[in-house]
Formats: sequence, C-alpha cells, structure tokens
Amino acid sequence: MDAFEICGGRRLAGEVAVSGSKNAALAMLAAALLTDEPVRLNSVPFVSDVTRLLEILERLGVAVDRYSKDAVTLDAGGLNSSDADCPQSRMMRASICLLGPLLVRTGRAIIPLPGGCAIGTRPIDLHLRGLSALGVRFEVGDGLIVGKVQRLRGADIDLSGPCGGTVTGTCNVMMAATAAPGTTVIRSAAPEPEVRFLAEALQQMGADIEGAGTQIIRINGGRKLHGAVCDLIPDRIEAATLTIAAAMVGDDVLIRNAPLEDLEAVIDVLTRTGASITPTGSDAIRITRSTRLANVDLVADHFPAIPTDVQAQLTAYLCLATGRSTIVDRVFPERFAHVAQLRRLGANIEAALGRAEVNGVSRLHGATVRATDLRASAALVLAGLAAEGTTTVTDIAHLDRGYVSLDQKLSDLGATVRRCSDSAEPVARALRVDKSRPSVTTPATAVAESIVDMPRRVAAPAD
Ligand SMILES: CC(=O)N[C@H]1[C@@H](OP(=O)(O)OP(=O)(O)OC[C@H]2O[C@@H](n3ccc(=O)[nH]c3=O)[C@H](O)[C@@H]2O)O[C@H](CO)[C@@H](O)[C@@H]1O
Ligand SMILES: C=C(OP(=O)(O)O)C(=O)O
Repeated sequence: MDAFEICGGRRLAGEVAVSGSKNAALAMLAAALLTDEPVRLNSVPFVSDVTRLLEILERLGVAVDRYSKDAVTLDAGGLNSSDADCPQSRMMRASICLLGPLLVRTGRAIIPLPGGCAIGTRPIDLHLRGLSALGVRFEVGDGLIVGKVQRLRGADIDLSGPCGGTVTGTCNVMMAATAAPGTTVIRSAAPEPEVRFLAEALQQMGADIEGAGTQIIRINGGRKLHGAVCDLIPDRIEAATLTIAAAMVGDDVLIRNAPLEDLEAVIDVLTRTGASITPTGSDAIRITRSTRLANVDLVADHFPAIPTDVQAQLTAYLCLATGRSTIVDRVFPERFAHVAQLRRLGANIEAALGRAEVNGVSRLHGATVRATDLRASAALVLAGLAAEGTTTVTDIAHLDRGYVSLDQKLSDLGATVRRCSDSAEPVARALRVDKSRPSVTTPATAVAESIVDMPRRVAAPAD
C-alpha cells in the first residue's frame, strides 16, 4: 500500500480549493438508479470510494460516462441486475445506499454487508427497519442482505438509534419512499447537510420532499422520477481538514469553495483555540494564527455539532495546545485508533471508550505511523506537517477513499508531502477505473503517474 512521506515544519501559505463532497456524491450515485433517464453530476470527487461505486453501477447495467475531470453522467435506463454482491461493495460503507434504489427499480436487492472505515460497530438495523416499514421483506445471512418487495407503501418511521440518527439509513429510506405511494414520515432523521443535498437533488428529479436537514422528513411518494443535472456541494470534511491544517501550521491560507454554514462548529472550536478565521466573500475563509494554541474541550455529534469525521483531525490539532483538552465522540465512541499512532509522534494522549484526554506538548517528532482509517489518516498527515523531522504515514489507501489529491493540495501550500508506492497494483487499479476521455488527466492517472515516478518501499510499523 502507498505511504505519504512528510517533512514537517514547513509553514503553509497560499490558496487551496475544496473538492465536491464524497458522502453527497456516494448517495447521489445511488440515487441515479431511481430513474431510467440520465443524471449528470458535476464537481464529483473521484476518490477511490466513488470510483468503486461507479464500477458497481456499471456491473448493474448503468452506463457511466465520465467525460471530464470532475463530471459524470449515469444512465440507469439499461439497469439489468439487482445483484450488487461484489468485492467493491464489501470494501465500502456507501454500497448500502444501493438497497433502496434497487428495490424501487427492480423489486429486489442483493447487497453484501457493507465495509467502510473500522470505526466501531456499524450495524444496518435502522436501514432494515425503515425499509421494512415501507413493505420490504429481508433475509440476512452469510454476509448478504437480500431484500424483496411487491409494492412499496408510505409509512411513519422512527429511525432513532443508540447514537442518534443514521445518515445513509435516512438516505436509503428517503430514496425508497419517493416511489412509495402515500406519505412517508421519517422521524429522528439525520440532519446532516448531505441528506439535505440528496433531498434537493431528488426534488430536482421530481420527488416531493419536505424537512430534509431537520429531524422530521415528509415524502409524498409514488411519482416517477426523471433525469437531472446536479452540482455536488463542497466537502465540509475536507474543508475542515484543510482549515485545521492551516490553523496548525499555516501563516496565511485562503480556502476556497468552503461551505461556511456547514463549518460553523469547527470554526468556532478553532477560534476558541486562538486561530483567526475570517469569512472572505460567500465561499472562502482566510486562516491566520500568531499565538500558541489554547486547549479546548469538544464533543463530536450529529450536525450542527462538530462532525465525527473531523474528530481525529481535531485530536491531532490539540496535541500541540497549551493545556489539557477532552474530546468526546458520541456518534462513534470507538473511533480513537489514531490515538496510539499520534503517541508515536510524541503526543501525550489517553483514550477511553468514547473520549480522549489530550495533554498538549510543545513539539511532535517524526516517526513511521500507520493509517487505520480514513480520518485517522488525515489526522496523522496533519500531525506530520507539524512534527519535527520526517513522518511516514503508511496504508494511505484509507486516505484515498475520501480525499482528492491531498498531497498535491498541501504541497501547493508549501508543505513537503510525497506519495511513495509499495507496489504497482494501485497503478493498474487507477488505470482500470478511469473512464475519462484520453485527453483528460484525472486524479487517478495523476496518482498513477506519481507512483511510477517515485517507486519506494515503506514498511508499516507493528502495533
Ligand atoms: C458514506 C457516508 O455517508 N458515511 C458517513 C455516514 O456513515 P453512516 O451512515 O454509516 O453512519 P450512521 O449515521 O448510520 O451512524 C451513526 C450512528 O448510528 C449507528 N447506527 C447506524 C445505522 C444503523 O442501522 N444502526 C445504528 O445503530 C452507528 O453505529 C453510529 O453510532 O455518517 C457517519 C456519521 O456522520 C459518517 O461518519 C460517515 O462518514
Ligand atoms: C467514516 C467515513 O466514511 P464511510 O462511512 O464511508 O466509512 C468517513 O468519511 O469518515
């Protein structure tokens, strides 16, 4: 697997633009199955989760035309299978989003139990509960979910779970409900911006949905959906990651295409630590900092709180604060695998279930660390930027699931980050999934080229 080699201590300065949202893209790729007309998506982040989901859709008979650096058209008019049981589905969480749309179009769906980041228990009971209320019958066994439905019908559904609502579960039920005659009410819906975006896109396709972005969503279903052209929202998690990097090791950084309203909790926490963050125009923020960071306590929870997907990056950030910070994750209480790796870099952190106690240190030092999941990878990259000496972050494939060219974006700001390859396999995979026209250089081919340019071997540390 690839690694990033980071020479720490460089100050970041300049401008960087945020890519389209991974989680909005994944939900929207699934939504394209709901119609037999073409759906065009713009601002698509071609991260590995997105290219994997495109491969799955192609297997199902969807025509995928990726015709520019960040746009794709999906035509599910030729959908000819309900069977999404393939290795790609098992490697990602968002494959579960195919369940609702496949049931709508074919009355049947076969999906393996999904993978995704190992950040704690990730059951799918709420997805099954919601879709069952709409009339679907499920059999789950041998790692497979098999769903069948004769006729969908609207229902009143409570999606509350032990840690709040479910993002992909709300998306699944909302998508299926667009085709269910009658009214569906989803209670304890996830209020995250990606759910709101999906609802707006479904409305563009002809659905009747109210309340998305709140905890009660009402869908008047039974309409036939049609094609649409959708611009994806910016990735609030990437925007937060870049903002934290700038606050941690930046002199003066401007982040463009930042979804300001969706970043309020993160900006508030960074401001409390002493960073200066100024909105510039409607979609940019400027970050400067002159003092050493102050400590802060924070809780990651459902929107509009700090996202769990930014908890690891903030944990890395607070390693260099002056005092003691307490970090609680209410969504994924077991999501603290990055703590052991941050300690290799000199951080003083203790983790217990659901929380981490960070005692700030004055400096971190370079070491070889292992990325254990997507946001842990980002946290380690941030810590590496701030550490003295060289940090090697191995297993960076986790990071490739969710960030478009993070090494390049940080290098453009003045960081020294190099991708090192441990095998030629990613080159083959990147070239295989690239459906763009020959004249276009895609992030996948750019990565492949950088791998060819810099063959190096890196050993992952034992735990
Ligand atoms: C592809 C995608 O959009 N991924 C995001 C999505 O994941 P995902 O949709 O998988 O996460 P959920 O919102 O479903 O999980 C939230 C909480 O609900 C629990 N739960 C979930 C489903 C279920 O059937 N039963 C149950 O108990 C989970 O264990 C967790 O504690 O939202 C998470 C929480 O914002 C983010 O970290 C992920 O980046
Ligand atoms: C946990 C994440 O993704 P997934 O749900 O796809 O595993 C994430 O984006 O941080």
